[in-house]
Amino acid sequence: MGDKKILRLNSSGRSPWYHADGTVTKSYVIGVAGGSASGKTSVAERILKNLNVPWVVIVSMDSFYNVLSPEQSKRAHENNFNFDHPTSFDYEALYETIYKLKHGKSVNIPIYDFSLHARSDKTTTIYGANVIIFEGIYGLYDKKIRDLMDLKIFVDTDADIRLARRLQRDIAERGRDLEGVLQQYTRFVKPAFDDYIQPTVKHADVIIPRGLENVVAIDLITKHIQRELTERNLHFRWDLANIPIEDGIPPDVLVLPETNQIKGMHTILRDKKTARDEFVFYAERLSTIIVEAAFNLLPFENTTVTTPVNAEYHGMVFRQKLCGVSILRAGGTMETGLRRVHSDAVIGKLLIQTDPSTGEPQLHYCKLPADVKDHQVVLMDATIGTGAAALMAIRVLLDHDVPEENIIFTVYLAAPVGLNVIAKAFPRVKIVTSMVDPVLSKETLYIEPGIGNFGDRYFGTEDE
Ligand SMILES: Nc1ncnc2c1ncn2[C@@H]1O[C@H](COP(=O)(O)OP(=O)(O)O)[C@@H](O)[C@H]1O
Ligand SMILES: O=c1ccn([C@@H]2O[C@H](COP(=O)(O)O)[C@@H](O)[C@H]2O)c(=O)[nH]1
Repeated sequence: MGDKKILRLNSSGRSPWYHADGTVTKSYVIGVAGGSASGKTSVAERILKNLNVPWVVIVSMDSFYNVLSPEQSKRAHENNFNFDHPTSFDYEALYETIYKLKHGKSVNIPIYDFSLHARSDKTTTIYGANVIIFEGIYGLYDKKIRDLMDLKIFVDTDADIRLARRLQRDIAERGRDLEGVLQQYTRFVKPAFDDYIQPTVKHADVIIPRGLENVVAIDLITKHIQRELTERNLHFRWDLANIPIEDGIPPDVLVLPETNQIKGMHTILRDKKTARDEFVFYAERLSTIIVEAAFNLLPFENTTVTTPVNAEYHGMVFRQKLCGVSILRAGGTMETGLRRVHSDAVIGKLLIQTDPSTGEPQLHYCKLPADVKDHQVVLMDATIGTGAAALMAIRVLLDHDVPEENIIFTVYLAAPVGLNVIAKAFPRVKIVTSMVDPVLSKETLYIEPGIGNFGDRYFGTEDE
């Protein structure tokens, strides 16, 4: 009870938030400050609703209250602890969180429970916000945090209205009684507002008198943000044709030797007459070989074991954590191969689809293990054509702090253009493919001679 929910809107896919060279576009950060119950959260929610863009988030400063000692906690339950003094917050943690979010990183945010005066043991993970609204009574207090903001707002609501709303809210939602709220208000809330919070108004770019009721101010702010977002080109249009790239295969790409076996499997997989069960069998056989080759690039350690005849054998062992990440759907076809090679790999998923109206890849879903950064990652897809989906998938892993050199990208088939796009943006990512086809059609963006829609052929969802 009494915890503020972190609002996220991810209603549609996320367009690229990075440039073709792999570097990220910084998110737009809005700070909203004002007295308690002035309407900060309500204004923030309304701005996001009016903006109507996906992948936005509201982060509340409440999540960053300092952790209380047992003695402080006892006082808090007696309404005798000063939560309104500027020293009540952990500004370092706050700065780090907003900084990481602004730079596209994934963060874990504590959830605060006002009825317990403590962080709950749950956190919420936020990843991928194009617009971040950060709200709190001291939202504009800390200079380092202010410097991360693109727009600073102060919500200025009369003291009597704030008190009336606070009474109603704290009794209804935060487990308080009338006497307690009034005691806390006169002892701490009002003096802190007058002494510390009100003076931060001088840092605001915009002051909103009356909060949510001020439709005109909210409308002007929304339009300003929309203009800024357009200028920053957040709706990044994918245009690989403009990137100068070489035709050859980058030196660090591992292409499997063209043995009769590999060629034979490709012959079956590329033949449009191949039936589905045969397609699945050979896809899984080939994926096993590709993942085996990828495994050769992983860091193994020396080890010694004793054989059944009590002799020593000096061998090698892979001791690190391994995570397979499949780019859905087609990347899922490699999971069987991965499990055959390393049965206890954890599996993450990314759903990346092409927006038919813009031709851009869009991120729709991302599920990775919380500690993915500690894993060697085998990123799996069926093909690399333009490299657009691959670039997005690698960017997602880097945003989750996976080191670039710990990523191996595995595919059945690639076109030189895509290989070069990836190598240029992320030169330390290793790529393993079983074959390279020379042509990527400029009209259809299909690889030629190609292999068709691998996902549809594998999962049996081809059109008649
Ligand atoms: N313009 C308004 N009219 C009526 N109630 C409002 C208005 N703005 C906010 N409230 C209510 O007042 C309370 C405090 O608002 P909130 O936005 O949570 O303030 P803050 O985030 O500044 O503490 C909430 O219960 C909210 O629903
Ligand atoms: O444990 C707590 C923590 C904070 N408070 C009060 O909350 C407000 C800040 O939240 P708003 O949503 O901005 O009103 C602050 O004035 C503290 O007094 C609390 O009572 N208990």
